Amino acid sequence: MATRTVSETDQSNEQLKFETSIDYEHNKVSDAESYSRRWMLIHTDVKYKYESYLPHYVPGLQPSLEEFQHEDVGLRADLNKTALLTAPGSIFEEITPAIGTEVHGLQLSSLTPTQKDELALLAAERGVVIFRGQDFADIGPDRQREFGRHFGPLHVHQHGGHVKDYPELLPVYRDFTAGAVDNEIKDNVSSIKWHTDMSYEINGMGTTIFYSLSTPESGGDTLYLSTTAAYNALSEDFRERLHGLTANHSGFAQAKVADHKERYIREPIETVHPIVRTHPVTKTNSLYINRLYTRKIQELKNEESETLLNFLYNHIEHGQDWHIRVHWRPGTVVVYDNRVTQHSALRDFNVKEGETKRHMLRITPQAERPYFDDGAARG
Ligand SMILES: O=C(O)CCC(=O)C(=O)O
Ligand SMILES: [Fe+2]
Repeated sequence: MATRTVSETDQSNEQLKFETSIDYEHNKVSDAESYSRRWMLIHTDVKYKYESYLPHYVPGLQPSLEEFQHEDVGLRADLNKTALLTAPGSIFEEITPAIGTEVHGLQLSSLTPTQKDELALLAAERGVVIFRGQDFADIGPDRQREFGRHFGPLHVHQHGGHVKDYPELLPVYRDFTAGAVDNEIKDNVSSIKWHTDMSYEINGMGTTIFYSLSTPESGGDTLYLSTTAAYNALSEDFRERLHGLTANHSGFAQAKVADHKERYIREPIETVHPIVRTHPVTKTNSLYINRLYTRKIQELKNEESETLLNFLYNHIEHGQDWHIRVHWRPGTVVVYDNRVTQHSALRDFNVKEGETKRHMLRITPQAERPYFDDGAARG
């Protein structure tokens, strides 16, 4: 719907009007089409409600991230998660046994610190928790950032745009100008890019918040999978063989895609992590390699590493038993634990000039440096 994401009342955004009419001029359309587009511009080109959340870029380099000790807030949670699960009016529904819980009747913005601790535990256990009907998108960037900070120090992307004055708030944005198919996927048969966020960093990413500001009429879902369930599906002998192996994860290819040096805020890095990692709260193991950032198993020769990694990628990505798909609606917020999941955007939506925006926001608390606990594996 053309008017779903714009405020009808605020006509003050001259800048946006100017930019849109420049695009229109460049497109050299027929008179009839031009008339209908002009009509559309008049009726839709008012200030976009979430304009202040559009990507903002700051030039210049910042120092590298330093490793830090992380104590997960999920460790403080009551194992029964009573405060969260018995909150008045709330409904929690499992999507599949392996992954995903959908929640209705509860506002994230009103959770107590105890309930947030329990949410961290729930996300660790279920991988993905989907909250519907949230006011979260409208509580303002200060409260959004504060919410994220409960779970850990917030990550700032190595080169991604951010909300102006809020480097910890990462917009994921596509419209007619930005394009539905970007450089990253233009030569691929599909838009699928399974990954764990920024697995090349030293400390891993933890209880992550991802929410919609503006959604396409159809498509633009996000796929999620459980790397814990994928690990558990392997035979015991095979799992044992993986224990203790490590692989390097690289941020260089991602940095290249951005190809605008002035956007960089940090130099890309490469880090070695265990390929099976233990979750500090649940003590469960999960596979920690992903096609986007993992490069080579350090203890193996090239061909051996390639064969094993390809087997594991295919196993993780094709086992529908541990996959779900989240359809975004206005008011949807997903809380997912990056330690036990992978996800992929779907860029399948049609982008109509002046109409479609897919505008998401991510807040990414960092967690512990990934580790493997052999004791936990045997237990
Ligand atoms: O747009 C999406 O659905 C996911 C984007 C994503 O993977 C990310 O922001 O890390
Ligand atoms: Fe991601």
